[in-house]
Amino acid sequence: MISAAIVGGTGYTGVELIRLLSAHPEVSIDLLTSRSEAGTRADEIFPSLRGISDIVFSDLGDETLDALQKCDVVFFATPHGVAMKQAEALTQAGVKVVDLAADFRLQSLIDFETWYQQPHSCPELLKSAVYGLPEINREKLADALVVGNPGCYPTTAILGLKPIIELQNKQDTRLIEPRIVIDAKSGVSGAGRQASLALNYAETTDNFKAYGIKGHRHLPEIEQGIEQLLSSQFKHKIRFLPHLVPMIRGMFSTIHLELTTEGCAVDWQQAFETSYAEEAFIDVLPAGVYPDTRSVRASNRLRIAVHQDATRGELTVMVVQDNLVKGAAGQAIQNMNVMFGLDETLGLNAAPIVP
Ligand SMILES: NC(=O)C1=CN([C@@H]2O[C@H](COP(=O)(O)OP(=O)(O)OC[C@H]3O[C@@H](n4cnc5c(N)ncnc54)[C@H](OP(=O)(O)O)[C@@H]3O)[C@@H](O)[C@H]2O)C=CC1
Ligand SMILES: CC(=O)N[C@@H](CCC(=O)OP(=O)(O)O)C(=O)O
Repeated sequence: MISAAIVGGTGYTGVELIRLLSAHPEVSIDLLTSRSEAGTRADEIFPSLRGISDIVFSDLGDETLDALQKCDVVFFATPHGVAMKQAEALTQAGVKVVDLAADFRLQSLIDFETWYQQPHSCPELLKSAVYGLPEINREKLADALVVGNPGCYPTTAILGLKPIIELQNKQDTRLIEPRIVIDAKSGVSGAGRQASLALNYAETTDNFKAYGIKGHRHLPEIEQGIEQLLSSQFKHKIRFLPHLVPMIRGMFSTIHLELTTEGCAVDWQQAFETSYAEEAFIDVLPAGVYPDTRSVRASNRLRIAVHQDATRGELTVMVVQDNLVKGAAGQAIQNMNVMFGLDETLGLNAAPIVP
């Protein structure tokens, strides 16, 4: 069995990790940390775990690191800036690290320090960290010691654009005009479990708003995904605009693209189906079928629809995922499966929940 620890088990991605890892046949959760709930059983805070897990939250203070070093893998389900303080000592002890926050996502230190407003405490380790998107980085993940699990919006944006950027590279021709508009919507759980005025019930229910209008920290991550991860030969100008919608889980990203003359000649439905034919978690919907967030709720699946209007030269890509699963905890486990040479789908095969 793989011995796993979760740092930050009282948050939404933390409890999602407990739920999913408890059903994983090759993993035992041996350590679960929380500073605020140390000594409490997890199923007292989350009755959903009754009969599933009897683990107790620990805050071992100065001894936490020693305890984490005894595990095979540590998941950090904590705010940005926590994992990077312990990752070096963990990897030196041979422990693998999957950070659900952004400490190991951006390769550019300037981008990290600008968008996350803190210095990076282990820039050397950052250089060897792998961006945790298995559908693109599977080979590198197999040898990774530290994985930066992607942000939820970038997962939808990068996977929604992958077939286009790859085909463009292959044909060595611009198939889309440089401007890409990503209009994305997230459920409120995307903002975490911490109480705040902006996230209280009366503010978020029966309401719908844009935010991050002047710039959001996921923009450089999406740009990095297109330029470095997908090695785009062509430059693009990305406009990314997130919205908060009155639902708990779920994310819907609509990507608006303008096709060049060469791009109009491509059968994009076919191109997407071919690109993702072998991917267990990516479902390209049949032509004329459009996704909804309910179709992926509580599952690690990401569903994509493609709408091509040759007369207008438009291509619209619609991507849905559960922000807490494929957008966070599920993807983290998918990464762990690859890092440990397991079947990538292990523990992640549950069907979505309807309604
Ligand atoms: N929610 C989502 O959809 C997604 C979230 N993420 C990222 O995953 C990470 C976790 O998110 P989420 O679960 O929503 O966050 P929450 O705010 O819900 O939970 C944060 C957790 O971290 C712990 N924590 C807070 N500060 C520290 C600290 N300084 N040291 C150790 N533990 C700490 C908290 O527990 P305690 O205070 O008890 O110690 C809590 O368990 C974040 O970085 C987030 O950006 C990524 C993708 C999607
Ligand atoms: C609805 C909502 O507030 N969402 C979060 C994104 C959550 C996430 O994936 O991002 P990080 O891990 O980069 O924080 C936000 O926009 O800040």
